[in-house]
Amino acid sequence: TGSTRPQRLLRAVQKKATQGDPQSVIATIDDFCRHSEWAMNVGDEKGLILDSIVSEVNPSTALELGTYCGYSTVRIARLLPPGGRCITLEFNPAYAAVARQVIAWAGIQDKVQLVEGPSGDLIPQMKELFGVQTFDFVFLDHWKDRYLPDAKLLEECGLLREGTVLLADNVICPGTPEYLQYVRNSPRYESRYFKSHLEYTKVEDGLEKSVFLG
Ligand SMILES: O=C(NCCCOCn1ccc2cnccc21)c1cc(-c2ccc(F)cc2)cc(O)c1O
Ligand SMILES: [Mg+2]
Repeated sequence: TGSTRPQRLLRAVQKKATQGDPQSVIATIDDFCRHSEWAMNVGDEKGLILDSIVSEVNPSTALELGTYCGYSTVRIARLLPPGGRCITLEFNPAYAAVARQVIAWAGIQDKVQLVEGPSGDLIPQMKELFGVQTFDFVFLDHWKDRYLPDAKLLEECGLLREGTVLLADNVICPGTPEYLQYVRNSPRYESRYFKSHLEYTKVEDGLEKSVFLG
């Protein structure tokens, strides 16, 4: 019964990162994934694009679909304005357990609500469970075939407002063709592609930023 990759990533954070310092947690994970074991964090290159868009939106309420080890949760939450919060959904309890400890090590747990379960069940409960009216920012980074149904579900549940920004990871690799086709052709979105690379590799990937027009 050895350790898992997320557990080894957490061990590296607790050994090398400064407690309460989100930037050192981010740097430690990037170093671990680049030099020890690849892992499916959004990474440093796409992370800078994520940072710039989160800073531009300056969200009071952010939603992340796909926590994994909490790397992008920390990137988002460290940039939130005072009183801002990030709700992050994770399907895999083992990933969620690691993410809670990574988020706590970074010292930004007060800005984050990590919820375990499938997005299809949890999104319709956002208003009643968390008192959410609408989201200012949504980061899609979960099952790639759930991006489109969940974007539509967010619309149907009235969780998007005029100007809400959806940012989708992995639109090239592994790829989300149906989602891309939808946001790029729907009159209800203004969409733009940010070319980059799959985390810690030279393989092409990118982020799609889509503004909901109401
Ligand atoms: O698969 C990926 N992410 C998703 C994880 C499961 O998410 C499941 N999940 C998380 C909340 C949640 C809520 N409801 C349902 C499912 C829900 C993912 C994969 C790769 C990748 C690229 C190339 C490869 F050769 C191998 C892997 C890269 C990425 O950046 C990714 O994000
Ligand atoms: Mg991803």
